[in-house]
Amino acid sequence: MPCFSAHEHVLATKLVAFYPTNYDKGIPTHMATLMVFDPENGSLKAIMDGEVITNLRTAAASAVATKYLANPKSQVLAIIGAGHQARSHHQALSTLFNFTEVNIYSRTLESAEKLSQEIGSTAKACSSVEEAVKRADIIVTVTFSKVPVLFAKWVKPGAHVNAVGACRPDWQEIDPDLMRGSVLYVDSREGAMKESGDVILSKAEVYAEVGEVVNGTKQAFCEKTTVFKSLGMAVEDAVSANLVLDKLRTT
Ligand SMILES: NC(=O)C1=CN([C@@H]2O[C@H](COP(=O)(O)OP(=O)(O)OC[C@H]3O[C@@H](n4cnc5c(N)ncnc54)[C@H](OP(=O)(O)O)[C@@H]3O)[C@@H](O)[C@H]2O)C=CC1
Ligand SMILES: O=C([O-])C1=[NH+]CCC1
Repeated sequence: MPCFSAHEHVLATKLVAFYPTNYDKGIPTHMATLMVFDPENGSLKAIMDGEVITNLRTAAASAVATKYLANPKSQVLAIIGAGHQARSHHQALSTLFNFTEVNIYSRTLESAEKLSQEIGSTAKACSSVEEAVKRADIIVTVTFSKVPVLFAKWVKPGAHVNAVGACRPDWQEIDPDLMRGSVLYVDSREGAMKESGDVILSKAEVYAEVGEVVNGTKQAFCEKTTVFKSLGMAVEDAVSANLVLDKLRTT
């Protein structure tokens, strides 16, 4: 994932690959390395762990979407999936909302219980997606499922969904009825139309990129049911890498 941003004065690229079988070996399913170059002369400035940055910047992008698109009084969070992104999303969203309830569902109850214990007394491991999401104001789907796991009939009207998994054109995490019945936001329209099975297969109409909401050219319909379909963008990695280098310089 290469990126040059003249505005941020950064040139970087991330090599990222998905190894689903790593899961059973207890090592990350996403292997990523970030390389940062001097934009003036192309010389290598740094090689960084891309996994930590991927976890944090993906959750940060969802947090920005959630800040604009969720009910500001949201109290109940549901997380579907209990891996790396589940943890970083809980961390990022907790900086914006005081959750009184965090409901977690995962493929195995064991993973959901482990995350629930890490979070503490507000968290609960659930035995179905329906149980986890039915009271939720904000829902995060962070699984590697290839078929829908979250269905419209379980989602409270007005809830906000961050749909983070299913990053291939033939994979889905979200029920097509929910995709079509919500106001749909994406990180990149171009990326969503090429890479998101949730968007392509449901034929749901993209209303806006989150950036268009942030810059005020498109509306944030936070009283309606909203879906933010995230695929990840190279600029998120490049800007994050720059933040890491800035921090290094000043410490
Ligand atoms: N949009 C973006 O920018 C990015 C998206 N991603 C995507 O986010 C997703 C999560 O990534 P990450 O957290 O690193 O992955 P992990 O491998 O760390 O965790 C995945 C979790 O999903 C759970 N899971 C798998 N299938 C199901 C299912 N059918 N129902 C419920 N839970 C399920 C697993 O369950 P269990 O532990 O119970 O077995 C596991 O806890 C992936 O699809 C990944 O490609 C990743 C990086 C960036
Ligand atoms: O942006 C990213 O790094 C990824 N998106 C989907 C899997 C990894």
